Amino acid sequence: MDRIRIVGGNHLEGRIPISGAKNAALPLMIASLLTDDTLTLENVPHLADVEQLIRILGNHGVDYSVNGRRESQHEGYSRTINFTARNIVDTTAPYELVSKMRASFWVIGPLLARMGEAKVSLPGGCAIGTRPVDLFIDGLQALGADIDVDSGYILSKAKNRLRGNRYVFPKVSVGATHVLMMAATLARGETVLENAAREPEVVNLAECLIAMGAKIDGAGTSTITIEGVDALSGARHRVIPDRIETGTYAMAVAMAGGDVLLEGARADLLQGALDVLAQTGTEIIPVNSGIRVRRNGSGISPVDVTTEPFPGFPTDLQAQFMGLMTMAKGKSRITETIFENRFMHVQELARLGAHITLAGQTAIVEGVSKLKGAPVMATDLRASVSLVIAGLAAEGETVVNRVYHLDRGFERLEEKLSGCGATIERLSS
Ligand SMILES: CC(=O)N[C@H]1[C@@H](OP(=O)(O)OP(=O)(O)OC[C@H]2O[C@@H](n3ccc(=O)[nH]c3=O)[C@H](O)[C@@H]2O)O[C@H](CO)[C@@H](O)[C@@H]1O
Ligand SMILES: C=C(OP(=O)(O)O)C(=O)O
Repeated sequence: MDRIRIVGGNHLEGRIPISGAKNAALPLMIASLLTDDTLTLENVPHLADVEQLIRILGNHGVDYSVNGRRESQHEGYSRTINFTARNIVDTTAPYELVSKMRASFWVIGPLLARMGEAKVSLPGGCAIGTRPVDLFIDGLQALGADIDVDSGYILSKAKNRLRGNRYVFPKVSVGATHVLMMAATLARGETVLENAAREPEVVNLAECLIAMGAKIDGAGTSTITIEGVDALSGARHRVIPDRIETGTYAMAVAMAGGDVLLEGARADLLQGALDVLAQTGTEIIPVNSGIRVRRNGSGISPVDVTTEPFPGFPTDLQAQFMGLMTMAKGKSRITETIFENRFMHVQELARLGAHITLAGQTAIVEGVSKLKGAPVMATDLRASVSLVIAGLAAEGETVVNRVYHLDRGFERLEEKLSGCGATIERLSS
């Protein structure tokens, strides 16, 4: 299994190109199931999760070609991919495929809306909490679906097409908002989703669906209105830059020190997190080509954060921010409100010399003046990258095991960081 070896202590100087967002690309790819025309997506990142979803969509009969050619091992930065679901050959998404990632469960919405049935295994994804699917079931039932749960599968049927309805999410859910919005585009009549997720990835999906002929208002606010149509067509649409990758590299610069241009990054996608970073003493300078991040000399000020749905501080940056706070000049409190088990990085950061105590859903971080490299291992994607960031600032060698987590969500991580002066390499074994 591959590992990442880092020798810490170098400042980061240069440019890092920001890739297309994993969490936007995945629902956009799934939207291709809603039409028999071709959906062309630009700026799709080359990631393990994208490759896995290509396999899942292929099982339903979706054909794809990369930049005009059909190939699965294209070694490039973010790509343009055509997806064509001319014939849906199978409405079952099996356990072997769906158990590997959360987003694959979302095929349930388009399959049910277009084919009137779907049998989808309960999903997998990062082990950061129980991650139930009750909101998907409630919401699809509100649109008239019959749903049974049997042997680990959700069996759903909509005999005479889904029917528009009002649905109030009891809790904000990104995935359930994606699914109900996609399903409602082909339902009969109007659907109103209240307390919907406002994340930029929801807006990116809505814009794509609108380009495909859907009638959607209000995406990006907590009330989304969808007027169902009889059919959707193909479209060409661009995946937004990855705000979590942007925030991660910004925190790496804040921690290691230096001056880096995050090329293609959009500050409006993560203003809450950038404001917090500025409070730590990091300079954040939006420029035409992206965001410049700089920290020279001055120490890191401690800042308390609480994770929240957008536009609050994202849970997907919590682990990285904790990494940064381990070297702050003083004490900070980091409270996780989205997932009940998203502190798996705490014990690994401790191996590098961090002082962190847990009190329920809050981590109290006592900053130390230096970290020391060590072998570490994480059990999820963002936790893994928090260890990479900490390793860049630590003295000596850090080896991060279980790199497959990083490959799910960070395109060419080692290349991007070594291009800015970091000593980082992949060890294949
Ligand atoms: C592929 C993708 O885009 N993943 C992101 C997505 O995950 P995902 O869409 O899975 O996260 P949700 O927004 O649905 O989860 C938010 C909270 O709602 C709960 N919940 C969700 C659905 C449900 O039916 N019942 C229920 O209780 C979850 O357990 C969690 O506590 O949004 C999360 C929150 O920003 C991010 O951390 C993930 O990176
Ligand atoms: C939690 C994440 O992914 P997933 O929802 O696919 O597990 C993530 O992207 O940080």
